[in-house]
Amino acid sequence: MAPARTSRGKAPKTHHDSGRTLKRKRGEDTLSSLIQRVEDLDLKATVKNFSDLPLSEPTQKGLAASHFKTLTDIQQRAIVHSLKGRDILGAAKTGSGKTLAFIIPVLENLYRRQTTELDGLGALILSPTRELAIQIFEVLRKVGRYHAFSAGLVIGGKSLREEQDRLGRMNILVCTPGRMLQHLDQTAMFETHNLQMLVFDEADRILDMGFQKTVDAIVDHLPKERQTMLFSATQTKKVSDLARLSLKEPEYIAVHESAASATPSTLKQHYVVTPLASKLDTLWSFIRSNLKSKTVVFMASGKQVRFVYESFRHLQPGIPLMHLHGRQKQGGRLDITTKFSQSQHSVLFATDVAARGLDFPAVDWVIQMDCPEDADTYIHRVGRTARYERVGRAVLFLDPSEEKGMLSRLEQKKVPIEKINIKASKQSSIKNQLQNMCFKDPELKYLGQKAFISYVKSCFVQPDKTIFNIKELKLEDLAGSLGLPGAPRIKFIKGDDTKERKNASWKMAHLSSDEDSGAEGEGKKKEKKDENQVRTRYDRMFERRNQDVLADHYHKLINDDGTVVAMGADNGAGEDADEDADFLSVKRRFVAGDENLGRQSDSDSDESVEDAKPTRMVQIDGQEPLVIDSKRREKLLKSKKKLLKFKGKGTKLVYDDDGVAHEIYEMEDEEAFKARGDANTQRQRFVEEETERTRRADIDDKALVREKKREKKEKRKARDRALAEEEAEEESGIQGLPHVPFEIPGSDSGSEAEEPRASKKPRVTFADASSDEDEGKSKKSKKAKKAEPQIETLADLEALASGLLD
Ligand SMILES: Nc1ncnc2c1ncn2[C@@H]1O[C@H](COP(=O)(O)OP(=O)(O)OP(=O)(O)O)[C@@H](O)[C@H]1O
Repeated sequence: MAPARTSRGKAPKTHHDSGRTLKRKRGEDTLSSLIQRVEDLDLKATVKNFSDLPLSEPTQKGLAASHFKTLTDIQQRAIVHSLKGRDILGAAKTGSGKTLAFIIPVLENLYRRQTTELDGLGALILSPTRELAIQIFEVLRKVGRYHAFSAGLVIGGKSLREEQDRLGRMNILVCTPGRMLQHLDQTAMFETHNLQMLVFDEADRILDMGFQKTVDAIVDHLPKERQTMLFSATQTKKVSDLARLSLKEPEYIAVHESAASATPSTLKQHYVVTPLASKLDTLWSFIRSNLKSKTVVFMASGKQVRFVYESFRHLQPGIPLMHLHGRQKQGGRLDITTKFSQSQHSVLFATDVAARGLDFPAVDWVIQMDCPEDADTYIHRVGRTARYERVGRAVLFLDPSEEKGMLSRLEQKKVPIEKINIKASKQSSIKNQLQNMCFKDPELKYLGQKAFISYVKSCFVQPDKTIFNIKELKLEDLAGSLGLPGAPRIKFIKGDDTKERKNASWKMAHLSSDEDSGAEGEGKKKEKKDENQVRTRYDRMFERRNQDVLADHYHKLINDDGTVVAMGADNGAGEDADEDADFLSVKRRFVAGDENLGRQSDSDSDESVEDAKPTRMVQIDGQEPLVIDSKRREKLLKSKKKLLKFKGKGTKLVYDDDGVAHEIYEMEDEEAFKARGDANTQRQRFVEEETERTRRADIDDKALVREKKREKKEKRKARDRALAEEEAEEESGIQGLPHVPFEIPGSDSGSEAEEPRASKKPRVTFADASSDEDEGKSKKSKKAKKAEPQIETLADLEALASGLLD
């Protein structure tokens, strides 16, 4: 029954209402005491348990429900500073709990500022890879499940529009830099003026060359007054980097700087010297003798990952194989990371997309089949094992030419590594099997060629030439070990023999006209020089350049990464195109009345004159005459729709004040044009002026939209405040009680939490369906739990991210 109205038209105070006021008052007291406790926090204090930190109740509950009790070293050192709002540069070994070291302060600082959905973005967490962003988001969901913030994951892979609609109402975003910048540039409703915290996970990677421009542009969009935190296992200290981010007197927390090693003490690290040509054999032998392990194998490129995965799958080692690289679709990548995380015994072949931050549980071995580009990458790769006090082992494969350079780099970075040898009895060769497979399966051979090229390319572009010396690598042997009949030719390797090689193909063409021109690089040349060598039909097959069956795959590979890689077979593709040109001979049309053409046809080929059918021409609206020389063209005349194609487009005219029609662009007087200066300068000036005009218009548009949005928000807030004040006035006669814009979960007194938010939509918190600890505590949380979907795929996760608001 609705309560009766008082003479002032307001509902009388009920017992229930005063309960709510009391609850709100308690909430305020708790908040101010929390703020006070943070202020009083001693920066030098060593806090052991989370329960001893001045953290809000929702965070404490989230931590307890996720079974986090004691702080790790980096958490002890970083959290106290960051709670007090200081900028942080945090470096700690892999697997030492850096994620929580920034997630807790993010939640707490927004909580103490009473951030609500209406405040928009409060914290931005940047991650270099999508996988890592997803993982961070998962931790945020787990620990923040009792908070009332809205949080989202922005990593691309779905339509910008869909994301745009929800972005404006997110308090915390976990994102990859590229996608974030796209939104900052293009989403007018997305405001950042309230941003309080900016976090970089794997900071050194985000700040390096690859992301530099994107990060600078993102930072330009953000308010200067904010808290910035950088975390990584290998941290940048470059003053220039810190200046770019406008860090203010950051607290540098390097947990492992004083330690004897930069890697976890529970990690055993070894290296084996194995020539390039034996790497695959060594890897195969390793996998065969560790069937009851969980292993990550790092390679230099996605193409190698694909080749090794496909070929090893054919060979059936007796353990599940998976592969992960940047070219896979987002959904597929997430499936693989989930599958690998859940598996007990398996091997994951991966590129460096998996090197940083990923927290796969219980990995026994990390194998680096290809030498990492530097010691930092080495540290991140091996960090996928021996995480959070667990043991783990790592093996690095080095070519003899890489040994000296790499070992000295590792020593400089305090990485303890020991040499081991492979037992001869355990080593087996798969070279013949690979050769057979490549022979039978041209697609695999093609993948092998691509893998070869991408590997050599990756060595070629490495800046550290003390480790990567391409001239020292035995490329012919490497090709053989992949099952290839010869080393694909790589144009970018410019050596002394470039001229010779160029001439060689010419010479060969003159020497042997019977052979096809499918020599696959050096290997072929050698063979051809050796006239006496017996050559089998297989040899010939491998030498053939134009294997049709490859064409399909070739196109897939080209589309796959958008680049055409120089190699023998590529030349073949080029030749295919030429051959195609012969197939597609153009039938010349003999048009009645076109004497020139007729004469030409006469002289060129008699056949074409004989073959010519009677033709006629149709003129359509001043267009080129349409030649009707076949039944199909005859038919075309009957279809107005089809004829439209030949009609051309209409011309737009503008009328001046005197009613005279003009074309939109009319040629001006040449003299006047010249008088204004050089054409190039004029063009440049025009482009600059237009760019500037568009830029200004864009800024104005965005500012206008933002202003409108802000006004709307302010109105909503004011309405809210008035409502709260009215309520308070009714209840206690005290005017102007401060509005508490968030739920304080766990504040006792009764089952019904206050609903202070302006939004009509119910706020869904981070509540986690998997948590059963609090079952039965409150009806509300039960409802939230019921509504929560099962998280299995990225789509589920993203649906949930949007669900936080809907
Ligand atoms: N206080 C803690 N108590 C127990 N486990 C923890 C604690 N903090 C973190 N962990 C666990 O330790 C593991 C590693 O944590 P996290 O992924 O944050 O490491 P990291 O330092 O970020 O590693 P990387 O440098 O590889 O990114 C995770 O499984 C996490 O759940």
